[in-house]
Amino acid sequence: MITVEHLTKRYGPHAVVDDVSFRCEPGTVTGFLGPNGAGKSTTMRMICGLTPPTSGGATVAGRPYRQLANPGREIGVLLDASAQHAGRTGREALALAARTMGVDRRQVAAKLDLVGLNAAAAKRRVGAYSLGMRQRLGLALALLGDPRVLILDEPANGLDPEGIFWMRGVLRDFADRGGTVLLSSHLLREVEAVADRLVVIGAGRVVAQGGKDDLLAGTGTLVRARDPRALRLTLDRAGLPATAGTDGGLVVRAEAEAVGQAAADAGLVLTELRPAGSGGLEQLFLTLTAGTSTKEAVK
Ligand SMILES: Nc1ncnc2c1ncn2[C@@H]1O[C@H](COP(=O)(O)OP(=O)(O)OP(=O)(O)O)[C@@H](O)[C@H]1O
Repeated sequence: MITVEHLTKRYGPHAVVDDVSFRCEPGTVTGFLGPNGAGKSTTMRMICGLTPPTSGGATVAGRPYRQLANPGREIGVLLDASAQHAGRTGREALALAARTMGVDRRQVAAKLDLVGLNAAAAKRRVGAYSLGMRQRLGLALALLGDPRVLILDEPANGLDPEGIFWMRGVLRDFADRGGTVLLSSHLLREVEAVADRLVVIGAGRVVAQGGKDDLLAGTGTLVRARDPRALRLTLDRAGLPATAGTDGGLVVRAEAEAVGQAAADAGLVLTELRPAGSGGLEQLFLTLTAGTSTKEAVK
């Protein structure tokens, strides 16, 4: 179980994480989504005690991370696959972590095997690893203490398609055995395939959270008209702001009836009117985070 309550982080006057609250339950994979700079990594770092919050707090298995006596036994963390000591071999990195955590040394070979790093790879220095190999090693380290909770920041980054498919199986299996997973990723199809719940943030604030199926079912209405400009004007005037859909239509956060009525009142001919949820997670993401994308250059 992960509990995040009113977590806030300010750098100067700027709140990069702003009053964020959510829970991740045992037996579930929670997808943590947001545009670049939305505050996902900062939130995860605060949960793991690496960045002190300005206010609010987080617990893992009922306690703040820093109060866990042997954190690696409770929570497996993969925040930056490249943070490993480049001069150690993969096996050495795991052996050292096993000693620190008091884990049986035989687990080193077991976890190397689990993440698909063969004997030759395990003997190579981490500095010579590809990003995908580092991710596999990072996951082996996260799983080494057989924790009940996993926090993973972009774990599929750098993995090949087979690796992404494999990672999905590992995470699903972990959750199905009662584990709790918090997973950030920009690979929306992957998140859609593996997550049970979603937390979406934009500009540091939660813009939506809940069951994946519920969120996908309630993403508003996709509408298309013979005269798209007139449709947008009409929707604006009716107080139904629309965002551009991926397929050229407009997505409106309102019921189909309200959208249809506004169009009818303006005498517009609609060519499509349907729930936007069928556009999948990508459409949901674009709708929810429209206007919150962070442009680093203007900060
Ligand atoms: N130490 C810091 N000092 C100042 N600003 C910071 C610091 N760490 C992060 N930020 C800012 O906080 C914001 C959120 O960053 P964060 O890395 O949490 O976003 P993210 O959602 O993980 O983005 P991405 O998807 O690009 O990884 C960014 O604007 C970033 O520049």
